[in-house]
Amino acid sequence: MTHPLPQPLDVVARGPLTGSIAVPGDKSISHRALMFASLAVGTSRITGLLEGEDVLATAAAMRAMGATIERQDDGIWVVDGVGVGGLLQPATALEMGNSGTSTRLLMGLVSSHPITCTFTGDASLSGRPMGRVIEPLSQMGADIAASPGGKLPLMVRGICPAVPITYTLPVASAQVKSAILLAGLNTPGITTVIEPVATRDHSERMLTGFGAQLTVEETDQGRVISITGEAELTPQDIVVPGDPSSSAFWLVAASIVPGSDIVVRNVGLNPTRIGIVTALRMMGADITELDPRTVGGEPVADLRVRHAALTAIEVPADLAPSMIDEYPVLFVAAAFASGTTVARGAHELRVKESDRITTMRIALEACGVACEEFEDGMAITGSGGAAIRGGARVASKLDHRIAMSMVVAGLGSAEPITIDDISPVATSYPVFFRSLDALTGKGE
Ligand SMILES: O=C(O)C1=C[C@@H](OP(=O)(O)O)[C@@H](O)[C@H](O)C1
Ligand SMILES: C=C(OP(=O)(O)O)C(=O)O
Repeated sequence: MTHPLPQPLDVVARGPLTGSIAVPGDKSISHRALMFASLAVGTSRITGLLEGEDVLATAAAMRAMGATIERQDDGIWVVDGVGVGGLLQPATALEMGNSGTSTRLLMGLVSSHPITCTFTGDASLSGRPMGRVIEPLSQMGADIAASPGGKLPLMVRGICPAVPITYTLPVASAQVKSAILLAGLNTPGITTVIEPVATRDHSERMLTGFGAQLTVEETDQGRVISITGEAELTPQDIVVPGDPSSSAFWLVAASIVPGSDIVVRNVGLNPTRIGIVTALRMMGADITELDPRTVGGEPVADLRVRHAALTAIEVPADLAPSMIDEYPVLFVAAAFASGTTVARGAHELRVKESDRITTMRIALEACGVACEEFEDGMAITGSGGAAIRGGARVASKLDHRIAMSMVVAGLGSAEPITIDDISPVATSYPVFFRSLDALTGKGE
């Protein structure tokens, strides 16, 4: 999971994207499937699990805390859980790699168990704020010793019984919401999270599927989510739908490269995740949904995407929570649109795997795209559909979404773009380059 040497890559235009690929399992759902199955009593089976490094970090941590997790030859993951309250003291530190979701959700889980865990991560993760989960979990009684600034490495000393709380989220974050709900699983009484702005709801959907007593109420204050503690989870057979965040790279690539016409199969279309489809359609993207269906309790469809002339928009700030990981690739779409796209209200981008506003501004400017950085977003003046200049070396900053977004930019550049390190792509999309080859006629 550590990458001793950076892997640079030169990306050149490859012509139109054609054909069809299936997008791999959703990262958010994959993390949760492993965690909840590890807390059920009995055997769960997970089909379509994302086998990216972030999810494998979750699997390793759940094993270290007592769950039995195995991958069968047919690709199905089989999990024997320890039961809520049954997590064991791990023998060594939990190595979280690059994964914020693993770290924050597991900090929640550990907080209400009588165990002590040390969390470590790579240079990117060690720079990300954990105060947002330390605050509520400390209110529940966990004793958390963090590095300066509320960062990793940190140690969580859980408490049993923990104290149920009612907590209003100060930032729109599904990770903070989920950390509190997971702590609430083994806490007597009712733990309540109020989210003024709705964020991805996979925890709520899946905990309910595993048999937890969870209620969601829409109120004037926002969504009020309550979980009854000392829960018993029942093992499940889970099918993980494809990741809309991974599909976004193809939606943009096919939209900007003339002559493209592709089908991206198996795209999860949970309403809390599809801001990018809405934003691209506002820009004039040609995206049609084929064969809408339900997979694992989530709406799924295949998406046909054809090249289209994109027009700049003001990205509605209220789309931010439903497309928070897609801004880097949206900035690339904007670089090919006619006019100046303005995105604001996305301050959270500054605390992801990299500062995604500054990193993308520097990368796009190096490729000849005019950008203006704001505290909470960016303005990008596009090429009006023509190739951008490219011809630059850009830094991915240990950030998979930056690396993949700049690959997409390279597909529409006049001169090659060199990405200094594409190894982070393996955290969320290990078969990304295979799919790129398939869509550009190089065979899968
Ligand atoms: O709950 C999750 O699975 C995630 C929530 C989001 O983070 P925040 O909760 O920090 O917004 C998102 O950026 C991340 O990729 C996955
Ligand atoms: C922000 C992301 O993930 P995480 O917070 O889990 O590192 C992401 O995948 O874009």
